[in-house]
Amino acid sequence: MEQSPPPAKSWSIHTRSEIISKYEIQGRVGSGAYSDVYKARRLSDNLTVALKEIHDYQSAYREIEALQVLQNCPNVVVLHEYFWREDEDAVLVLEFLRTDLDAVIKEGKKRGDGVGVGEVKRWMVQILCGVDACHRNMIVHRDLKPTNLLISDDGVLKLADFGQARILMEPGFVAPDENTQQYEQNPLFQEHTAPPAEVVPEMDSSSEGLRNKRQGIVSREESFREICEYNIQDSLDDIDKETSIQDGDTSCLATGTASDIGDDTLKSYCSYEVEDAENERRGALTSCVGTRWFRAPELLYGSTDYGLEVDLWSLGCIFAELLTLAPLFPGTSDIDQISRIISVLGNLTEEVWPGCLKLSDYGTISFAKVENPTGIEACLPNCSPDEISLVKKLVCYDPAARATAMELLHDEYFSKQPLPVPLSDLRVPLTNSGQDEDSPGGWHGYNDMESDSDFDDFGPMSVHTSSGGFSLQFS
Ligand SMILES: Nc1ncnc2c1ncn2[C@@H]1O[C@H](COP(=O)(O)OP(=O)(O)OP(=O)(O)O)[C@@H](O)[C@H]1O
Repeated sequence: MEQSPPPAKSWSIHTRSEIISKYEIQGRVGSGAYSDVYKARRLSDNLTVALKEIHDYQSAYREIEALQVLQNCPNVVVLHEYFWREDEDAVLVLEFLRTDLDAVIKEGKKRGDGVGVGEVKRWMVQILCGVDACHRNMIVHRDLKPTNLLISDDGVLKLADFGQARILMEPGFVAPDENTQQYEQNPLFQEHTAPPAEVVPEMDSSSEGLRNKRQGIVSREESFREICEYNIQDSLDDIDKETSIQDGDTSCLATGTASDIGDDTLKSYCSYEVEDAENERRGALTSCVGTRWFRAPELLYGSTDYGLEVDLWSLGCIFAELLTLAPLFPGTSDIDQISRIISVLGNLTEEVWPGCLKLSDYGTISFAKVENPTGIEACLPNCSPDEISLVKKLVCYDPAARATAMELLHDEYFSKQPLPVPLSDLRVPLTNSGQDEDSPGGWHGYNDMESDSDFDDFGPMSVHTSSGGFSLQFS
């Protein structure tokens, strides 16, 4: 029997009556791999909001799920409501945040005087509070980077873009941590633990797709329960394969089998949803997440049973960038990414990371021995021993050895002079890191330097075939 074509998707927020009856859309402010983001005015009270139109089911599902759990965290972007209709893109109504940490770094560089130590500490404390909230709820963000750390006009930094987030346990689970109370009472952190007025959730979403075409206002709890109960299998069938990421931004290491060698061997790409869907069915995770420069070694080596620690590696890269105003590991391909890490930390061996031999791509790629790794110190010139020590606690091979966000919040670095400055002393850039309506998609420096192949611009290599697959040797 001939199959009827799938229903056409709207792709345009401007045609959605349920949205334009409540919001005046003022223009596009950004776009990402899966989304377009618009600035809008809520007609009922003139509040400026961001409308994030997400073109990918799974990404929307994850973002809504994670943001609902984290709704009361002052360092996570506020989700006011969302619109979910079958065969339409999801639209999230988020608090509008004009700038981000990438702009802070760029502006510090442009001014020439960098970012002051007290400012660096205040930004870091806010990031750590946001990440700690995620991790206490067993949410792994999986795409932490400066452009996903948005900043309000009054200097409050908020984690955003939860499209790749996963909840690793039951939602609502809060890790018992006796330190929590202590940290919430610590005057050092109090400035940003008081929820801003806007945090009051207003979850009047019309979530039609999730409620079988019934329309109406649903409570937070109800909508969350429904979104959790929605059959993931059905959802995966709905995924629009057209939107699979195939750019270098999320490209993964080629996991080799001998048959790959013939045609497209060295053209590494990853159909994110397909791999992810498969992994989800098996209860495993995909290694194809995050932006390469911030991606943890376990992901680069193809792990599918990683944990919250992948965010901690990203944090270390972000902190290093905040301190030096330059990316720590700006890899041009996944192989180049690993190569840069190895040149700093040395080769990946059982000695530095017991269990690394089990990583699925460990035997696939081998590197010549690096006799004299430079060490993190070399990447952090002009940084204090405390700053170097902080980065080292995060940027280390063994995920189990990385310090948690909570541990870092108690690091003496933050209680030493100069103390974190108050929010009002932070220099908040007037713009975001470059994107506007006229240059959609153009402000992610990270996306610009990607290549189709993981092996472009890379030195000599040799391919060895065996019955089990192939391995690549780089020199
Ligand atoms: N709440 C917000 N307020 C203002 N601008 C926002 C907001 N959320 C997102 N943006 C803008 O839209 C851009 C794209 O948003 P976002 O990163 O969330 O989308 P994405 O499709 O998940 O992106 P990526 O490709 O980085 O994963 C951001 O870089 C930012 O410029």
